[in-house]
This record gives sequence, structure tokens and C-alpha cells, in this order.
Amino acid sequence: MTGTPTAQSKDPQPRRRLVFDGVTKRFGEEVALREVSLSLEAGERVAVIGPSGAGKTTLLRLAAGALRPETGTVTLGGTTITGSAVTLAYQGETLVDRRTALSNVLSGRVGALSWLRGFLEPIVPRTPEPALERLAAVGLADRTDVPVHSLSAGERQRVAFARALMQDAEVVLADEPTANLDPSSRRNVIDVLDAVLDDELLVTALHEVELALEHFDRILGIADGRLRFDTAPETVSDDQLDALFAAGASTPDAATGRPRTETDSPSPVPWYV
Ligand SMILES: Nc1ncnc2c1ncn2[C@@H]1O[C@H](COP(=O)(O)OP(=O)(O)OP(=O)(O)O)[C@@H](O)[C@H]1O
Repeated sequence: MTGTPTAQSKDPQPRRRLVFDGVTKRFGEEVALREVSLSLEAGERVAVIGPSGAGKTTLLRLAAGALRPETGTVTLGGTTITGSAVTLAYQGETLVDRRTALSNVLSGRVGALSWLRGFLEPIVPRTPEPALERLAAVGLADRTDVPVHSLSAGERQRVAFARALMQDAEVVLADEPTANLDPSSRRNVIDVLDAVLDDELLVTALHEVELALEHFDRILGIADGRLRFDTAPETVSDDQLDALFAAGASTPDAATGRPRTETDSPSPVPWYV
């Protein structure tokens, strides 16, 4: 999957490399990521796979600048991640249900506006055009005035992407963007993400290995907080996948001392916690 030029590239920013250098992240006794080093280039389409509790979400939250590592550094173009250079494409559940798709997408840029204008813009927009463009890019030009509670799960996810795109970020992170979608909507959502991005770096955590191998250029396999492999999809072997998921299954949970299972998985944690 490779980015294609879109209206997004009209206003090019310099695209920078996202680098993890010896990153370890702990939550109390739990080591969520261990000495992870990575260099991700602009334009790459990267899928992060691994068992439940492997550290995928932690990696994305570190990349978003929402968490700081205990050791090591996460940098974009050599500097600490701040502001809107990186965006996390939320899952659909974080949309405001009673508001229209357009209003939700307009709220994606309130951080760049004054307090009062930021409050008013999603309700009485002065410049709805950028939001309308993003909605058209994700295939929802005819759904802009529909309250999001009336949209399908896949459409809601696309509204969430359109909202994230309002930041014009150079790195787009998506945490399980296909969760709760049926198989055809899953593919559609990944295709839409690819189509609306150009030379932005896309990093996506995915449970569905098959989808990751089919649609992404680079696959990061994580288990027990460690980066087990970092390779092109065609070189990922069944043995590597078996070892990846077996590693997660046999890793004792720090809290219980038992092998970790799907049911030990923490509830999804919002990126800003
Ligand atoms: N806010 C937190 N507080 C305490 N522990 C946390 C927190 N966030 C993550 N962890 C722990 O860090 C480890 C990695 O969690 P993370 O959510 O990154 O895994 P994941 O691979 O995204 O899992 P899943 O696929 O189930 O979403 C887990 O053991 C988890 O319990």
C-alpha cells in the first residue's frame, strides 16, 4: 500500500523521520515496552501486530507524545514531539453522537483557533470548506449533515479519520481502526486511510494479521514489550507469527503471575490518559 497524491499535498510541509531510540516504558511494575529502537520514514505505511498486552497501544501513545518513556527518546526530525505534528485517528466511539459529521470534523482543528472561535466553529463554522474537503476525501460528501449516531460503524470511523486529517499532521496514528467492523468495512477503512494520505507516515496497530500483511509496507511484530521483527510483509513467515503470538501467551502477567490471556487485556485506554 502506497500513498497517492491528494488535495492534502497542496500545502506540503517538510516530512520528518520518527525515531524511537532505546525506548522503555513502564507502568508501575509492568514493563510495557523494552528498549525499542525504530526509524520510521515519511510516507511509510506501517502495521504494528502482536498479542494482546504486547505494547502496541503504548508504542502509539509514545509516538503521539501522550506518554514519555522512562529511558530512551522518541523524536520527530530530531526533536521532541509536541503540538499537532502527530495525530491519533481516534476510534468512532469518541465522536459526539448528536452532532453532524461536519460538526465533528470541524472540531478537529479547534486547537488552532482562539478559545471562543474554537467553541463556536463546530456549531457555526466560518470556514467549513476544509472539513467538507476531508469528508469528501473519505467518501462521505453526501453524509455531512447527518448526526453521527445515524451513521454505520464504518462511516463513523471515516468521520474520525476526517477529523484527524484536519490537523494536517505529518504522522497519522491509528489504534485498531477496524475494531468492531465487519470484514468488508475493515478493508474499506484501511483503503480509505491509504487513499487520503500522501507522504504522511501512517502507523496502525492491528489485531488482524492478514489485513496487516495485505495492506501495509512494513510490519512491526511486538510481544512482551519487545520488538520481535521489523520487516516487509512478504518476508513474515508463519514461524515468526507463531513465535510472536506464543510469546505473548506465555508471558506471565505482572499483576497475576499467570500467563497473559485475551481476558487479561486492559480495557482500551484513551490516548490522553
Ligand atoms: N495506563 C496504563 N496503566 C497501567 N498499565 C498499562 C497502562 N497502559 C498499558 N498498560 C500495560 O502495558 C502493557 C501493554 O499494554 P498495551 O495497551 O500497550 O498493549 P496492546 O498490545 O495495545 O494490547 P491490546 O492489543 O490488548 O490493545 C499491558 O500489560 C498493559 O496492562
